[in-house]
Amino acid sequence: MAKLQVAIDLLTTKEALALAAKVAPYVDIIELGTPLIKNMGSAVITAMKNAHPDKLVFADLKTADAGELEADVAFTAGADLVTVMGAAGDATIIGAVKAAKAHGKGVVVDTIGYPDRVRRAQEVSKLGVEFVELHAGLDEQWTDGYSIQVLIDEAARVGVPVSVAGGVNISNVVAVVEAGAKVIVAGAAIYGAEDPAAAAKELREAIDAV
Ligand SMILES: O=C([C@H](O)CO)[C@H](O)[C@H](O)COP(=O)(O)O
Repeated sequence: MAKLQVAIDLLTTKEALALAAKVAPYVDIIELGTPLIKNMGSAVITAMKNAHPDKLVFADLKTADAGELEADVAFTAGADLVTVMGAAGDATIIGAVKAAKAHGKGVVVDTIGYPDRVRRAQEVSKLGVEFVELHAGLDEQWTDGYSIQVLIDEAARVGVPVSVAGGVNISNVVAVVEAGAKVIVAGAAIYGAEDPAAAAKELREAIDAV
């Protein structure tokens, strides 16, 4: 069954903990967004893991260099999963995987901005990563003509374990699951909703019904 990951793109630990408390019953993975980690530092990772020891805490570091060092910082703080950029060199990904193995944790490669996400996903999946994120970031989503259909099509043909992130919501989540994504990432559809718990519950139920 596909997992649901809430992406928390809020800016303070207080807001992030408040949101996580509302949606935790419906999600498997709690993602601390890159802007949140940049604003609050690794302390937000520790605070979230302490509050939700039963959830996977995903630190969206988007590491581009010093893979082992950055991953080690996040794992030591309590992260279960960290991201490394697909655009980074293989050595950076391999370094992060080394840190993950030392901590018994995992690495996710984020393909944001990469011209051929499918090819890079297939390449890096041989490096010991947990899964690859087929990702259209917020800026790409706000570009004229963007459609999540491109990620859905990629997920259907990639042939390696992937998550999909880039505007997942209740109207497209079933298509994302049916395309074969193992992890469904939803940010604005949850934290931007009037009732985040209800939005997360609705996504969870839609995923489980596929
Ligand atoms: O990773 C993300 C982005 O780079 C900002 O940190 C988002 O969390 C990811 O795109 C999911 O968010 P939504 O697209 O709003 O669902």
